[in-house]
Amino acid sequence: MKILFLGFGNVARRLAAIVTDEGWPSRRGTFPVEVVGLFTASRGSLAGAVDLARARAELEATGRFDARHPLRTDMTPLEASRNLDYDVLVELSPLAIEARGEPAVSHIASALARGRHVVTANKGPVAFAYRKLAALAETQGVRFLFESSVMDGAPLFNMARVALRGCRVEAFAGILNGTTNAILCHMERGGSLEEGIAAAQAAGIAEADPSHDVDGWDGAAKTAALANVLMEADVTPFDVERRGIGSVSVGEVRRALAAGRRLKLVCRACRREGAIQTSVAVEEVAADDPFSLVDAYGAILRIETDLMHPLVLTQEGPEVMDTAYGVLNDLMEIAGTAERKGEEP
Ligand SMILES: NC(=O)C1=CN([C@@H]2O[C@H](COP(=O)(O)OP(=O)(O)OC[C@H]3O[C@@H](n4cnc5c(N)ncnc54)[C@H](OP(=O)(O)O)[C@@H]3O)[C@@H](O)[C@H]2O)C=CC1
Ligand SMILES: N[C@@H](CC=O)C(=O)O
Repeated sequence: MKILFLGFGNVARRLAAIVTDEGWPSRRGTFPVEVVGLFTASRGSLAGAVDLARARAELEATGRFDARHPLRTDMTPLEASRNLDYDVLVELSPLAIEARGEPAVSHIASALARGRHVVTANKGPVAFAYRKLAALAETQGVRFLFESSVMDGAPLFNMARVALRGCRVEAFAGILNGTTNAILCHMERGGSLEEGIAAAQAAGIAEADPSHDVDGWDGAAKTAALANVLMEADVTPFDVERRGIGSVSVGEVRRALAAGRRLKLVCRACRREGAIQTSVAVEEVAADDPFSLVDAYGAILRIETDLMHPLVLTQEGPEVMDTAYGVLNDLMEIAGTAERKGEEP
């Protein structure tokens, strides 16, 4: 499988660590990986037959690709998506709110328009342009997969696609932003918002711009992405009613805790009178509510459908590895589909 990476940060480098590990070829469902390009915004980019393990080591050691690296290129990511020879675009650039998911949306669209598969963990394109990108993928007969964009690789979209066929999702509620959940837990212990942000940055979980976590934009993007994919909505993060945790004080968090309750940032969507209403807001959760058990970077999603009783998917303490695995699972899905059709990926 020839892969073009757009973005080589926390998630991409963890994925690189998995597929270059000596145990990789013996794992079930594996496939040979060839990397034809690695693009970053400010640390240099490579095009050609990239040695993934060496590229990762170089970036981790020096923070950039050496200007004399033989594969260094001045090509832009858009030019790469249009011109390089690859099977799958792995798009792992940061969430862009003000730019409405761009430039990732254009990079993905250009790959799909060329008949190339796309895998992303970036929720921006799903939140801002799901209908357009899914339609393009369908027309071109390729896959647009994004399992890691919500709940860090937990099999959420896979579950909905495979195991909820024919059900209509009527509503969902979830704790979907790990950074704010960990910050609220830290504040329960008397810590500050700033310390919580620093810890999430050190763990590689915070967004490149952590105000996107704190102000609820990441939650709004995940809410829009889920509503678009699971409920056939056509909303963007700007349509989601949103209140982040920026104005929540340690006193408020601790008062709730003393009363046996916890403050949580909850993402919601529901069908009401033909429309889909979406919100992200801080809620007080009772001690016997499963949402109250979600600690640190954990997540939970409760889905209501018309044919099944509510389902609850929980995830304990995901790390960047979980997100990298979700991307890998999408790649395996593409490799498996190609194998079943007797084609190269
Ligand atoms: N980290 C996590 O736990 C999770 C992350 N995600 C999502 O996955 C994506 C990647 O996350 P993560 O790896 O942590 O992010 P990082 O911020 O660590 O890395 C982002 C990478 O994208 C590069 N980049 C920025 N702009 C562009 C561009 N226009 N074209 C090509 N590359 C670009 C950056 O380059 P440079 O370093 O030069 O700026 C960097 O290499 C994000 O969308 C995030 O929301 C989803 C679930 C969990
Ligand atoms: N910043 C996000 C990372 C995953 O999407 C979070 O904190 O959940």
